Amino acid sequence: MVKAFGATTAVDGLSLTARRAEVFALLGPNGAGKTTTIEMCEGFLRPTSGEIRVLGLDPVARPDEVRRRIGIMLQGGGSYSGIRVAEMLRLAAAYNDNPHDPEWLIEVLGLDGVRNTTWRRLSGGQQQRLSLALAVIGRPELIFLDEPTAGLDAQSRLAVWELVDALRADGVTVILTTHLMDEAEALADRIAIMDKGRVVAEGTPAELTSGETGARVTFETDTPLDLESALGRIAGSCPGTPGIEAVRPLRYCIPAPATPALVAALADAAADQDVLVRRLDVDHRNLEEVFLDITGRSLRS
Ligand SMILES: Nc1ncnc2c1ncn2[C@@H]1O[C@H](COP(=O)(O)OP(=O)(O)OP(=O)(O)O)[C@@H](O)[C@H]1O
Repeated sequence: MVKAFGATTAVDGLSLTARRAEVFALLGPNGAGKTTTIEMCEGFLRPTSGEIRVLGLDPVARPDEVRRRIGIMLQGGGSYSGIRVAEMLRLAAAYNDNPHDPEWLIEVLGLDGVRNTTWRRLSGGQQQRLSLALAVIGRPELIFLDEPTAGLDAQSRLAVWELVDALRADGVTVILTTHLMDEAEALADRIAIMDKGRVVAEGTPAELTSGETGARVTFETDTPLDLESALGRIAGSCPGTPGIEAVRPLRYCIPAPATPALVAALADAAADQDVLVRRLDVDHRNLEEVFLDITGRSLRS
């Protein structure tokens, strides 16, 4: 599908399929076209060209039928301003034939302390969690979450992750957008990495991060490593080690297959310099590196 706003092409020939009962993440930097994509799927925006089917239905032609079966998390909305949290959830439950228990959602989303607080007095993060609860309460078959954890503190973020896991276990299809690669990696069964309105890579987290660029050892240290002397030390016990690359400050990569001897030599070389190896990954790129490899730019920019 394509979506143009005047001279800006927000979505530029995107093609995606999310399967039933999977958590599908659209990952991309700001302006990649994630929100526009989701809003077209929800029937709020009409594609300039292309075709969308949600649960087999065209969301622009049949918005009411589609919206009855999906959950939408409205940014900063979805509630009445004077109503209390528990009341709002009970009200929303009453509109549905087979709702989730409001008390369960209050508990998983950490809203117990504000159950009697009105919407307008909630913090931004609490409003966001209530919006999520409202999106979920009617047991939709499919739920769209646009940046569900943006602006949340670490604890609330974990609560949202747990809820997404519970939905998946329940057989709900979840489509979420994020620009947080750890979120996509932790939550998603499949990820589409978007840039400039297109999908630049798609697959399971394992497929995307194992990559075809071959074996490598990536590690992080607490202080900078002197690469030349470290390589000399490592090559002493592992001849043929091709080199050590600085990926970014305090993060390095040896583009060679991991062996027990290489890992031991690396730890020794760091210890010689009184440098602590904080993290070490074998044959595993994170999604940031995948994005950087494909686009030459950082996901965070
Ligand atoms: N209504 C609009 N009118 C004009 N341009 C728009 C409109 N909505 C989005 N755009 C543009 O389309 C592009 C994609 O925006 P979109 O919000 O879909 O990206 P995103 O990936 O969701 O980004 P973010 O992570 O910042 O939310 C951006 O360049 C944006 O400025």
